Amino acid sequence: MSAYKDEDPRIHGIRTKIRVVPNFPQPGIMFQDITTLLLDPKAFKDTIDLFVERFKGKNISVVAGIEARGFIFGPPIALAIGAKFVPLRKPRKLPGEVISEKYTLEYGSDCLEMHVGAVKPHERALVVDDLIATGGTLCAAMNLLGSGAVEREAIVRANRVPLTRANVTKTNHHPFQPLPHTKKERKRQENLLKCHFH
Ligand SMILES: O=P(O)(O)OC[C@H]1O[C@H](OP(=O)(O)OP(=O)(O)O)[C@H](O)[C@@H]1O
Ligand SMILES: Nc1ncnc2[nH]cnc12
Repeated sequence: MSAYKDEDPRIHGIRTKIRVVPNFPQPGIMFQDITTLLLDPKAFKDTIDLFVERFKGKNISVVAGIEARGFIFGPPIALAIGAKFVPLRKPRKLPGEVISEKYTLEYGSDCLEMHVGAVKPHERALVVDDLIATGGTLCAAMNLLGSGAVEREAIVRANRVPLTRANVTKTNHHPFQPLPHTKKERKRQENLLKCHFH
């Protein structure tokens, strides 16, 4: 049963397939494991379909996937909305000229890189990853796309970590469109965005 009466029924199915592993990879972390979602073809397809329905026809020409789990959800969304796929990779994986962005994580720090020229000025990009925890990775992705002088468009999320004022603030003036969403969550998010942007 869906927790919200206005919620798309597919969202409940998706939620139940994400395994939560307490204290992994270290004490205090509630790890949201999407590998269990991938084992269920219907839930996996529903996840992709929800994102495609939301972003198709929105003039998005780039889907940027964040390594590693954005590489699972990003390509099927890109193909379905008719956009190119641009991998945002961990350091020293891309062979061409790159731009880099360092960031901090819930556990540790890391860096993302993108090939110079993969995204052209004025393209609209959708950033895809499996979840937002602190928002640090998303922020780095937005900065990479921004430094390529593209419009910053959106983020999707496929987990149940709540959107908090802290991670909205951390994403610093970037429009923020997570999924799954309900009317209640959308309202809360709009209010957070109003607080932050106006
Ligand atoms: O909001 P944040 O605090 O930045 O955390 C979210 C990021 O953390 C996870 O990736 P991780 O860095 O663990 O890499 P992996 O996908 O390669 O395991 C997740 O897939 C997001 O990319
Ligand atoms: N709580 C979490 N679950 C899964 N991956 C993560 N990456 C950072 N925080 C995470």
